[in-house]
Amino acid sequence: MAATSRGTSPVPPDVRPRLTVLSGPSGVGKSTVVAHMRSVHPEVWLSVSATTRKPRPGERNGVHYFFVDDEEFDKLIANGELLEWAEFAGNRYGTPRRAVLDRLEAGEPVLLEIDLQGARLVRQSMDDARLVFLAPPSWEELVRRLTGRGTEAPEVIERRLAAAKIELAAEAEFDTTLVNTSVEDVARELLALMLQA
Ligand SMILES: Nc1ncnc2c1ncn2[C@@H]1O[C@H](COP(=O)(O)OP(=O)(O)OP(=O)(O)O)[C@@H](O)[C@H]1O
Ligand SMILES: Nc1nc2c(ncn2[C@@H]2O[C@H](COP(=O)(O)O)[C@@H](O)[C@H]2O)c(=O)[nH]1
Repeated sequence: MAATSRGTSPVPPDVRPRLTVLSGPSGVGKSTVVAHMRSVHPEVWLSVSATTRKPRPGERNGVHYFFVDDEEFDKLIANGELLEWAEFAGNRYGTPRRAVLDRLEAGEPVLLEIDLQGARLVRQSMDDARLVFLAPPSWEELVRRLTGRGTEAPEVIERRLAAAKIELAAEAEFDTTLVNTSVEDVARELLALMLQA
């Protein structure tokens, strides 16, 4: 699998970069926050996941996800190529292992944007990972964002909202919570967390 962009590291010389996991309910704004952070700091490396989900309009293979079919996903699992994987709302998603380990070995901070199940698996296998929970300002606002995005059918929105209830109940498992009221503020706070020792 191809790597994504690299550039000048934002990491001060005395900081040991580590893995940061960003999780939170579907529609809370994880991708929006990360996209904003990377528009200001394009050098921040984000893992590109593999998924069996079909691309949404505008999503590009190798950029937003590696879009694979069930058979290819099975092979990634069987070959041990995934650091973690999970089934979420009817599709499978997984983090390619090699690219993440290469970046960490190179001393670069690494960001994963994954669901609760994946965050738990990362916690088990990488005990110095920092787990960040992105929370909505309210349940009503979460529903508004997920529905307003207009990318999912009503029954898929229902599945994602059911998962959201479970994810919100797990907030205490995370090291830090950021409330996504302002994309700019949260992106700044997330970058600061990524660069903390
Ligand atoms: N702070 C915010 N204020 C208002 N709207 C927001 C904010 N952050 C994100 N949004 C909007 O909420 C919607 C969902 O955002 P986004 O797709 O980034 O969520 P996500 O957490 O990545 O979802 P998923 O887990 O389903 O991929 C988008 O339409 C986005 O523009
Ligand atoms: N466990 C994993 N979860 C992942 C991964 N990549 C994305 N995700 C999460 O899946 C849901 C749905 O994403 P969507 O793009 O279909 O809206 C969301 O919570 C993502 O964070 C992964 O590699 N592993």
